[in-house]
Amino acid sequence: MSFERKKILVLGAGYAGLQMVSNLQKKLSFQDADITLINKNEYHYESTWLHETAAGTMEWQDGVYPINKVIDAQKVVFVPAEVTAINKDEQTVETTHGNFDYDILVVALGFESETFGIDGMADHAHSIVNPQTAVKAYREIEENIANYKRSNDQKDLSILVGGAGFTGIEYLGELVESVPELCEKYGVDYNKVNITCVEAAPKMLPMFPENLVQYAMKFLEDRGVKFMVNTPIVAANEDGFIVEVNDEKQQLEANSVIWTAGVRGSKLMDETFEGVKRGRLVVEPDLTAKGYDNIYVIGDVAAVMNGEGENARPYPTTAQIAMQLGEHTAKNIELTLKGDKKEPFVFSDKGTVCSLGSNDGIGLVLGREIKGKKAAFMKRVVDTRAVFKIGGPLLAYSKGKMF
Ligand SMILES: Cc1cc2nc3c(=O)[nH]c(=O)nc-3n(C[C@H](O)[C@H](O)[C@H](O)COP(=O)(O)OP(=O)(O)OC[C@H]3O[C@@H](n4cnc5c(N)ncnc54)[C@H](O)[C@@H]3O)c2cc1C
Repeated sequence: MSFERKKILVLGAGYAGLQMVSNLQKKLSFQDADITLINKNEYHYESTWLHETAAGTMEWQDGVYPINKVIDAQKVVFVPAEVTAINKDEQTVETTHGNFDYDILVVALGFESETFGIDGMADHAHSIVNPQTAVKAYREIEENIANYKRSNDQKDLSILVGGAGFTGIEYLGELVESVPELCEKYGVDYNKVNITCVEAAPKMLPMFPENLVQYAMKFLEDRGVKFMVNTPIVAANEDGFIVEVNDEKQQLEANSVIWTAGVRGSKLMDETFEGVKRGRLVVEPDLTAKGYDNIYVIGDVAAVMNGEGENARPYPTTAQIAMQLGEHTAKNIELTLKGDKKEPFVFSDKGTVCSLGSNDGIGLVLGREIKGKKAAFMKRVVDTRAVFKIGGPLLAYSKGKMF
């Protein structure tokens, strides 16, 4: 390939950004482009495994790997830094490690916690959005259970989980595995523990058919989880959640409080683009920002529309689509550099698997329903595949969940 050497700047090394770089470095030679990747940490973390760290069933180090391990240093410069501003008209990016200019920009800055303005939630509940927050959430649970012998305070044995969405259910699945072990470690009777999940919507896990939802609920209820559905949380405070039941406010008490019910795209999106909703920008079919055909926006900061006109709805933001967006962007950048036309993105939905701890789960895979051990096995395949697709067989062997 021979063309003018362009500066390609990639922001964020999550599933979208790192998949994009991993593919692009295979397509281009050193002479073709000057690729720079900027990410807050020196490591990539598997966001889809964070609930395990937050429940104590996985050490945070097991869910991360150094970014340098997957990039080709001959072709890509990696800069560990925090992006602080994107100046799209000047074609520059400001970071804690200096400013960078670009010809082509890929924004893949991922998700943050969203508390929907619920009073006190950001201050009084833990969120699960990166390895640090996940470790903090687990430490709180462990410290409270350890403290019970001294305090004899039921609040130390009460855990409140806000949200029965995908993350909430996967988290509860891990908790019912780890909390009995913690109880044993600190000499506490597990029957005294209250794990309560509060959900505003009448139905959990809307992406799954009712029989699979019932299976997941029964699995968790059999292990001591209490569900309060149709119950909006109106505030969080030092005692737990305030919820609304039959138009009356009620205080739910707990010393361990975790919020799993909302994420949004990076706040930098609101500062950079117009028309951004909850940190997500509606992108063009080729994944660029409207009016800026040299800026790609991918992963959880993108609203990729499914359908056309009034019926168009954004696809849910997931690791699965983030990786496909990364692959597609690498392809479109290669086409652009060759002087060819970019192609529109088409999502290929492989299905969804929701784990219930390490040995159970529910899933819809290629249109087929699965549950139990089969789903747990499929989840390990999906998790390992994600590592393999970005880092290849050696990384999948050392970090994946199949070996
Ligand atoms: C507990 C949990 C379980 C999940 N389970 C699933 C699942 O089973 N299946 C599924 O498909 N999806 C799942 N998801 C959703 C999935 O994790 C996200 O959709 C996915 O991580 C989005 O990928 P991304 O690359 O856009 O962003 P991210 O993974 O958030 O990566 C963004 C990267 O950018 C970096 N960054 C952010 N801001 C800055 C900045 N200012 N400067 C520099 N770097 C920055 C971050 O450190 C990070 O490395 C789950 C999410 C959670 C929280």
